[in-house]
Amino acid sequence: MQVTVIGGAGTIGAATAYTLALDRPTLDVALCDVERDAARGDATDVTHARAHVAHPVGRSSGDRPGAVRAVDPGPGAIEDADVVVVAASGAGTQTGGRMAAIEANRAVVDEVAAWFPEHAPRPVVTVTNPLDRMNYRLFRRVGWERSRFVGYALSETARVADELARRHGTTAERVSCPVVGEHGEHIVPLFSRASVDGDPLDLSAEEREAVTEYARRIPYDVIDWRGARHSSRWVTARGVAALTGRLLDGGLDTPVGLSTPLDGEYGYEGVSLGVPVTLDADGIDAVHEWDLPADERAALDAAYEAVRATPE
Ligand SMILES: NC(=O)c1ccc[n+]([C@@H]2O[C@H](COP(=O)([O-])OP(=O)(O)OC[C@H]3O[C@@H](n4cnc5c(N)ncnc54)[C@H](O)[C@@H]3O)[C@@H](O)[C@H]2O)c1
Ligand SMILES: O=C(O)C[C@H](O)C(=O)O
Repeated sequence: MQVTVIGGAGTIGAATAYTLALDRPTLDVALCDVERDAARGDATDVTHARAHVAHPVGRSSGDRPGAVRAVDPGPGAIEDADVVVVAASGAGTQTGGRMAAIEANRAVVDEVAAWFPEHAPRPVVTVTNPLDRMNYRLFRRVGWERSRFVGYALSETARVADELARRHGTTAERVSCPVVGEHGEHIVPLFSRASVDGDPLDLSAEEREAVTEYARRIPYDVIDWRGARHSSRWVTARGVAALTGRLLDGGLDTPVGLSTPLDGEYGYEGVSLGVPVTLDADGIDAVHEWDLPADERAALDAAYEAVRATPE
């Protein structure tokens, strides 16, 4: 199987390729980037990372390793891909928020969309910001059924879980709190469904707001601390690689918050927005219309209105 990462020499693209290559030793990984030498450099470096199986210190699966290679931008980059990850960005990391990248990334998405073959749909994981708009734009430009377009928004679920775990003296894997809405200012953690080990978490309004504000702010703190050239590569690469792996393995039956083009679900249409979805090998299997309490429904409506104002 092959995954093509468009923007493969970028912060997110290269870290995603590295994570996928080590997670799945037999997977072919193609790095496509307009910075062709940089893609070649990363592909070679990741190939060498896999070659640690050659000595006793490294782990060996015994399986025949897949290839990690750079591929030129254009239709050939994705013709053999089972899943395509789109992490290309013309604007680089933005300190001015995700919407600041919209103009530059519209042009990137339009260029990339032209490479997708009309009659050979496959799952696409969009990462490029502003995420909901770029996932919707890609869907509209490519023309495949909407269920193929899976907008990656799970870093916020991880951040909310980490912060809840810290506050409640536990670990993130024991916490569950789905996050939907916009990948941006209008994120909507569904605290009404928050739990630890399956037991409901009772959170005050102040704590809910503090955790939401943490998830809004922390990616930009990370960028400030590390330097504007480096976005949230580790949380994003881990999440994108895990999501891509689920698609390669045939899907996921438990709903998670991902952005997908909507056509009437929750009463919304004409946008891609984070909603609870399950996955199959083709992309989005189903959008789950949960009965939300009034405050969470109002927050989701506000996210919809914000995205609808500039849908792509
Ligand atoms: N959805 C999320 O959770 C999430 C998280 C982090 C970053 N992001 C977004 O992901 C995108 C990538 O972030 P980054 O930090 O890796 O940026 P980056 O600038 O490091 O990398 C972008 C890469 O895309 C390449 N590129 C530009 N145009 C291209 C084209 N037409 N074809 C192929 N490659 C092209 C660039 O050469 C560069 O290597 C940004 O839009 C960023 O905001 C999203
Ligand atoms: O790259 C950014 O602007 C932040 C990114 O969307 C993130 O959630 O880490």
